Amino acid sequence: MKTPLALGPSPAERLNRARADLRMGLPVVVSGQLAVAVETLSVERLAALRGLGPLTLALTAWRAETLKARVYDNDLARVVVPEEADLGWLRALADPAGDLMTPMKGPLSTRRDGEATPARAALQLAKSAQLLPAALLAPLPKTLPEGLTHLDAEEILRLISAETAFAPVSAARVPMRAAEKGRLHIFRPDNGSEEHYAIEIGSPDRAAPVLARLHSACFTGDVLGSLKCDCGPQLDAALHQMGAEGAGVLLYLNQEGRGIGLANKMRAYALQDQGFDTVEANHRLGFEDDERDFRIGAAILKKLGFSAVRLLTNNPAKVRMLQSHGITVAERVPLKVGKSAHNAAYLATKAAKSGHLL
Ligand SMILES: Nc1nc2c(ncn2[C@@H]2O[C@H](COP(=O)(O)OP(=O)(O)OP(=O)(O)O)[C@@H](O)[C@H]2O)c(=O)[nH]1
Ligand SMILES: [Zn+2]
Repeated sequence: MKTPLALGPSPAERLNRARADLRMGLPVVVSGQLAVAVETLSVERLAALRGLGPLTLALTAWRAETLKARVYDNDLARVVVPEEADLGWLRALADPAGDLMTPMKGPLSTRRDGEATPARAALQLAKSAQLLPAALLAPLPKTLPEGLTHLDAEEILRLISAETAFAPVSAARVPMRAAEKGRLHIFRPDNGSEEHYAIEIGSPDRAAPVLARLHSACFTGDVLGSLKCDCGPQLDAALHQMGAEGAGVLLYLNQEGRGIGLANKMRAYALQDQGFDTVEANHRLGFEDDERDFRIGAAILKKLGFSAVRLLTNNPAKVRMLQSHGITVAERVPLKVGKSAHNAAYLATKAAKSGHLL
């Protein structure tokens, strides 16, 4: 018997809707609680949530550490929201921009009773929507408004950590200054998240290790020519080297700001202007220093028919990740270009804290 066509949204489709809901400031139902992202919460919605009962603010352990809030749930803290707390109070806890101006936000009391899983799922959802990792949780009203997205907390965690499958969408010839024989391929994920690109140069032999680069999007470096990082010159040099050798593949992965998105990266830059380094800035925002999903590169290389690479990188984590996901790294080819007075400290921090090879 044939299974009837499922017209309703699958869990993965509901997860993707939930991301859009949070970005609009709409609550989602997570395992019997309402969850909203603090970043997009309005005064009106907060007032409506207040009437429902006690509110809990979920923050990551990194953010909690800066705020000196006790962490009882390993990777996160559930802060009790006082009766009199307004939107300004919530925002100040979510966003480190004003930490140095107004350092005392506490004392904060955190919960150790009850279940942390819905809070953890709400935080992962906010991160995957590229919002600040801060979520407000409230009890469900007696009558739920129609149209809210419902998800199970365990399901959110499972889906977000699951490996994404990609399908080729379209491809065409794009001659470039660096390499005339270029072809751009677009890959679309099966779960409604970001598309990623592959630039194939020449006709690389699938049976031999291909000269390859996994480049993470950097609007400031790639497009604006920002001197704060080395991304623009790395992109250019990689394409030129592939052009000169006559073959190669560059994956352009839309994981801006090491996966935190451009808005959060600019928050991190603002913190760097206050004196924090690139890793500290991510932590103060509540993120890991690197939030990229390194499995994506391996999946797309395989789709293109490659199983072995000569990888242009200074980042040993990229080499390890490809190896552990079925791609042989026959050689690591260093890519040292674009050092400037503006990015010397940034590159030194990556070497000291993230294991990059100078
Ligand atoms: N969060 C954050 N992201 C940054 C900052 N500076 C650059 N980035 C991002 O860092 C990423 C750099 O990517 P890549 O150059 O591919 O990777 P890498 O880990 O430096 O490794 P290799 O360049 O291969 O040696 C891009 O997504 C940039 O947008 C920063 O200060 N904070
Ligand atoms: Zn950059």
